[in-house]
Amino acid sequence: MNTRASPLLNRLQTDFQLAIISVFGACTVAVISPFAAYRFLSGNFWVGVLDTLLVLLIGGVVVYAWRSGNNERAGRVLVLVSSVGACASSELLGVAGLFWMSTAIVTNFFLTRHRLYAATITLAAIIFLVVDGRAFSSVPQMVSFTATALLLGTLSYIISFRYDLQHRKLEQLATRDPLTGALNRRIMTVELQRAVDTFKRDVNPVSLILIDLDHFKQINDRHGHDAGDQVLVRFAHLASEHIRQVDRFFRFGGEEFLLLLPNTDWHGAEHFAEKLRQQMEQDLKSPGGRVTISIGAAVLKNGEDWPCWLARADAALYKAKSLGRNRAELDEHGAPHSPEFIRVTN
Ligand SMILES: Nc1nc2c(ncn2[C@@H]2O[C@H](COP(=O)(O)OP(=O)(O)OP(=O)(O)O)[C@@H](O)[C@H]2O)c(=O)[nH]1
Repeated sequence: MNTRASPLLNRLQTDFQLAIISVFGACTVAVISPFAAYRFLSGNFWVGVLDTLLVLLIGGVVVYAWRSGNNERAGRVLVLVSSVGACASSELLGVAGLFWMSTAIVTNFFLTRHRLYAATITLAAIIFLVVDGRAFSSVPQMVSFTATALLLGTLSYIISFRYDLQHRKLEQLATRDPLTGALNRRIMTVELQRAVDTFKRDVNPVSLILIDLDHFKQINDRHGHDAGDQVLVRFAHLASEHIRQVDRFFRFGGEEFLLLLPNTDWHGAEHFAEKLRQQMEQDLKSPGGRVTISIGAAVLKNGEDWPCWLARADAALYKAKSLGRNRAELDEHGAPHSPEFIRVTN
């Protein structure tokens, strides 16, 4: 297996917007580049310059999306670039340039999730061409263009809206645990890998918190499986209320859950784990009384892969269980007395 290619393919398969941006970039660069060469060779200097600029800009934005992960910003810039590019080529080439506008109208609604933004830019481009009028050789031609462009824009809007709706539903089904609504284990492995990759780039601390409900089997045995399910649902609800928007909450399996906390160091993880433990002790109940949780936490180390990171959180959880449950244990790495911490603070 090609180990260098698989992370790229993995990202393309799991990141829908990045895939659209990449396909758009690859296709437009492949199609416009020969045109740029042809324009220069046939003496059409300014159109050649415009095509070259478009190729460079589109290529640059695709690279930016891959490097930064900010697909939405990249998508919006591409909407702007392709709309302005289509207007400019219509001005320079007349009717022949107008054909590029159709491509821009359709792709605008798929490159960004903000359909209102796409609609505004598209409409502004159409209005500009009509008011300016230089691209058209007759009034009937201008009227036909306006009608077909508005029709194409409206249809693209509706199709992208329906597509987005279906995509969200499928994403929900594929990534969520149906009982608790927490993210499932399949997406967990993808996000842990992504967290490790991000850490290699920006080195902001990132923590894992592994949570296990104590004596959960007894709840099932004494009060039935449905009562056990209700406790899991309540736990997930309480935990979700206490996490930040950037945190990710997964059902690891059975009565075990995992929290991925970006920008969280050892102190942050310790504080959060203890707060969560206390809150569950106070608010989580089964028909038989209070339900407590045990927690194991670990901060990601330099050069570590996610299975090792998870194994350290698991070992800390095991320690919390063996020390009597209803407690939070943190792995040593990043702790105030650990060698790394002393090195950083000295
Ligand atoms: N109701 C319900 N029970 C589940 C679900 N998934 C796993 N379980 C049960 O969770 C129980 C887990 O039991 P154990 O692994 O022995 O753990 P425990 O009783 O919590 O004991 P400690 O973890 O050592 O405190 C098992 O009885 C599983 O059948 C679920 O979705 N719903």
